[in-house]
This record gives sequence, C-alpha cells and structure tokens, in this order.
Amino acid sequence: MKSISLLGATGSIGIQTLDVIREHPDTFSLFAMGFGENIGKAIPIIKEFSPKIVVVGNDNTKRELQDYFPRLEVIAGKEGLVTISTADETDLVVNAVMGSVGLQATLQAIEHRKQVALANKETLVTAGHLVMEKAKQHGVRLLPVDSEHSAIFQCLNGENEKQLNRLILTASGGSFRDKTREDLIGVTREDALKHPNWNMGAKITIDSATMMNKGLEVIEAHWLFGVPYDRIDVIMHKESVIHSMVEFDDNSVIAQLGTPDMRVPIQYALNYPDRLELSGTKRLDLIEIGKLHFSEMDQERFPCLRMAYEAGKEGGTMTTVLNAANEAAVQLFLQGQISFLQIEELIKKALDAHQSIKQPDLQTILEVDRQTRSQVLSYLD
Ligand SMILES: NC(=O)C1=CN([C@@H]2O[C@H](COP(=O)(O)OP(=O)(O)OC[C@H]3O[C@@H](n4cnc5c(N)ncnc54)[C@H](OP(=O)(O)O)[C@@H]3O)[C@@H](O)[C@H]2O)C=CC1
Ligand SMILES: CC(=O)[C@@H](O)[C@H](O)COP(=O)(O)O
Ligand SMILES: [Mn+2]
Repeated sequence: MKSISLLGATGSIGIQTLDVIREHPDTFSLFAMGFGENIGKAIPIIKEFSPKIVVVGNDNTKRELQDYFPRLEVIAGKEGLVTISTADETDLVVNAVMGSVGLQATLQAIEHRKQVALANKETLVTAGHLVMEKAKQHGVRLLPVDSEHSAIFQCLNGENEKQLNRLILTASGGSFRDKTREDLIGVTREDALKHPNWNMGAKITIDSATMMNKGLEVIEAHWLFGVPYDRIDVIMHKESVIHSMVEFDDNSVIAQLGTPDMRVPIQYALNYPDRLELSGTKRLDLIEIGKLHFSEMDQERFPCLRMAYEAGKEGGTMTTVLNAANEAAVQLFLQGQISFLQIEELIKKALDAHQSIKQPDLQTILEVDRQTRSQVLSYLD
C-alpha cells in the first residue's frame, strides 16, 4: 500500500489523481492533502478519503475547515505543504499545485527520499538546477506527470540515453491555434479558457493559449532529461494524440500515443513501473481518427515560446523571472485587468529588465520570484 500526500487536491490534476486512488484502494491511500481555499471542493474529498492532515492556503480557510471537521489536523501556509511532503507516513508526494508555491515541498520531499510525482512544472522552471541537483544527491528519480514528459519518460524505457538525439514535444496550439496575431486583439478570458483537447485548470489553459505552456515544458524537459535546448523541438499537432517523441542516433523515432486523458500519465507516475487499468479511459482508435496533423511551430506567432527558449539558454534566474512574470501576468488577465496580448508584453518587459544571476541558491530564487511579481504589478501604474 502506497501512502500519498497530494498537494493541489482540489485542482484538475488533484481530482484525477483521486480518481486513480479511488479505483485502486488496495494499492493507494490518501495520507494527507493540500489545497488553497476551495472549501466547497475540499469537503467531499475529506469526507470520502479521510486524510489525516489537510494543508490550506490561509488562516481563514483553516478556521472554516475546522468548523466542519473539528478533530481534523489542519495546517495553514506553504510550510504545511513541506510538513506533509516529508512526514514519515508519506511514501509518495504528488505535487499538483499551481505555481512556484510548490518549490520548497518538492525540494524537501526529495531530501527526505520520498517518491515524487511531479505535475507542478513551475518548480522545475523556477529552480530546475536545485531540484535536479538534490534529486541526484539523494538518488531520487522524479516521476513526470505532465503528459509530454510522461511520454518521453515512457519512450526512454530500456533505451541507452547516450544515444538520444532529440526530444520532440507536441503542442495542440491551444484555444487560439487558428487565429492570427491580429485576431488576438480583444479576445476574451472565456475564449482563452476553451482548450480544444484538455480540460485543465485556468492558469495552464491560458498558458496553452499563449504557448507559454510549451515554453515551460521545454525548460521542464531540459531539466528532467538533461537535454540541451538546441536538441528540444516543438511541433504543432492539433489532435494531442502523440504526446511526445524521442529521436535516437539511428534516426529511429519512438512516440507515445493515447487519447488525451491525464489519468493515464497520473497512474503511470503513481504506480511506476507497473501500469494500472482505469475505467472510463478510452482506447485509441486510429481508424476512427483517420488522420494526424503536424506543422511547424512559428515562434513569431507565439513569442512566449521564443522567450522561454531564450530564458532557458540564458539560464540562472532568467527562468525564475520568466515563470514569475508569467504567473503574475496570467493572474492579471484572469482577473480582467489586462488584455490577452498584454500577457506577453509584461513578461518581455520583466525579462528585458533582468540581469541573470548564475547558479542562484534558494533564497535568491525566492527573492527574484517575489520582486518579479511586484515589478509586473508596477507596470500597470
Ligand atoms: N490540468 C492538467 O491537465 C495539467 C496540469 N499540469 C500542471 O499541474 C499543476 C496543477 O495544474 P491544474 O491541476 O490544472 O491546476 P488547478 O488550478 O486546477 O489546481 C491547482 C491546485 O493547487 C491549489 N493551490 C493553489 N494555490 C495554492 C497554495 N498557495 N497553497 C496550496 N495549494 C494551492 C489549488 O487549490 P484551490 O482549488 O483551493 O485554489 C488547486 O488544488 C500545474 O503546475 C500545471 O501546469 C500539467 C499537465 C497537465
Ligand atoms: C495535458 C498536458 O500535459 C498539458 O500540458 C497539455 O500539454 C496542454 O496542451 P498544449 O499546451 O499542447 O495546448
Ligand atoms: Mn503538458
């Protein structure tokens, strides 16, 4: 029986992780969970899974939750995420929070030699060198949840990684795939939130529409698989059936395919190296699909992808700024305070203003993250 601490239990990945746990009660149990403030979603989860500890985003949410569950141990704040990620009772940490708030929990879980299933890509974008260094030091292999990285992880099974030539990440194109840059003037939040293939949280859905999601994923792939940026390609593939591919030295390409359903990469990470059957997942019917489409990724059309490659190649705190500026700008867009095209403008401004600090330690990263967020807000004054 694997005992799980689930960070981000009320989110899109969190809920689908609970689907996997629910269907395999002899294999998994929920020891602890964390969420921000969505009490309405959390209450039925707590009733069903009876976690021993619940971590919430703030003191108000803690008080409200304790009114419901007077005997439940509730901790407020991100130190609580560290507590449940390092507890003796935890075997596996599933990090599915949104944003760099998940960083310290990932680092500490690794330090305590927990298995870590990582959906929280912002952790690797903001501080990939620290996470990978710690993973190496403590002999922990990170288990990717992100569909592209799970695909690559599966394509590398049993392969000699020295013969890996190129990673090819696929991108759906997001909600505005078929629009020109001119068409993007005046698009709404509601339009941006309509992803063609995946039902995900709001922030990542906007990231898909700006193509920053693929930019973050290029950086995530660089850290997870140790591949230099000039050997990581992105191609447009509107069906999201091929989740990603690996090209080897003999020009063989191995791809991982499946219907778009995050429960599949989630179960793979939770139960690695064995696979689990899941009800409700759909078999891939290539005859029914008929055709798969591929096209070149235009970095002028999607400047966020270009900025991510540039920040990744620059390294140091440049990717911390990329991530923090993106988180702040997307939040402003979701709150209706800026337009869709202003997201990329604010990120560019923050990157242009930053001088990268090489090999930053954790304190430097947290400080740059904080400063970048307030700088982005100050651009609106
Ligand atoms: N959704 C998907 O299909 C995919 C997601 N990912 C990645 O997985 C991560 C989660 O994405 P997704 O599930 O879509 O996001 P959601 O927005 O749906 O969920 C985010 C979760 O994080 C919680 N949370 C937010 N802030 C805090 C905080 N300060 N303290 C504790 N918990 C917090 C939320 O709580 P609350 O509900 O209270 O706000 C919620 O449980 C992201 O990094 C994303 O990029 C990767 C691949 C696919
Ligand atoms: C499901 C998943 O892994 C998302 O990150 C997905 O990749 C988003 O799709 P696009 O970014 O390709 O639009
Ligand atoms: Mn992805």
